[in-house]
Amino acid sequence: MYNEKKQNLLISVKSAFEGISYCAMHERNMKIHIVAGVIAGFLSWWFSLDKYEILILLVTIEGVLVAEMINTVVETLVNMISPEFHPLAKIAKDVAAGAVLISAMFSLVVGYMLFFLKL
Ligand SMILES: Nc1ncnc2c1ncn2[C@@H]1O[C@H](COP(=O)(O)OP(=O)(O)OP(=O)(O)O)[C@@H](O)[C@H]1O
Repeated sequence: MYNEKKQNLLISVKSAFEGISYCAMHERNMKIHIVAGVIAGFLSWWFSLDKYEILILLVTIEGVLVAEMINTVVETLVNMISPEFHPLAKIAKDVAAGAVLISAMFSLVVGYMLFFLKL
């Protein structure tokens, strides 16, 4: 019983990594977000950000990546359920894309405040 649970947990973690890897390999925007995150990480070292600034940066990067992944979930489900045009499918996809846009715009503000204002 215990071993079965442990195996289920391992399978769940493996599936989660497959989901992350799918997004990173197939979603163009996800690749852009990852590159931006790596650049922000390098800049945080370059500008010697303090602990709290790094924390804000990490939360911001995490927000953008998670928003992009949820957008991929919505797109995939809509494509499966409603491959033909449907007004509700449009709302679902547009709202999910809007969530990514909001998180990306806020990340630009965070980047501006953490890096540009220090120049
Ligand atoms: N089945 C559908 N019914 C109605 N509108 C749709 C449908 N599929 C896509 N759309 C509209 O087209 C837009 C673009 O959809 P698409 O599936 O190409 O997503 P995308 O934003 O290009 O995805 P990606 O993030 O991969 O670039 C959606 O935001 C939505 O407005």
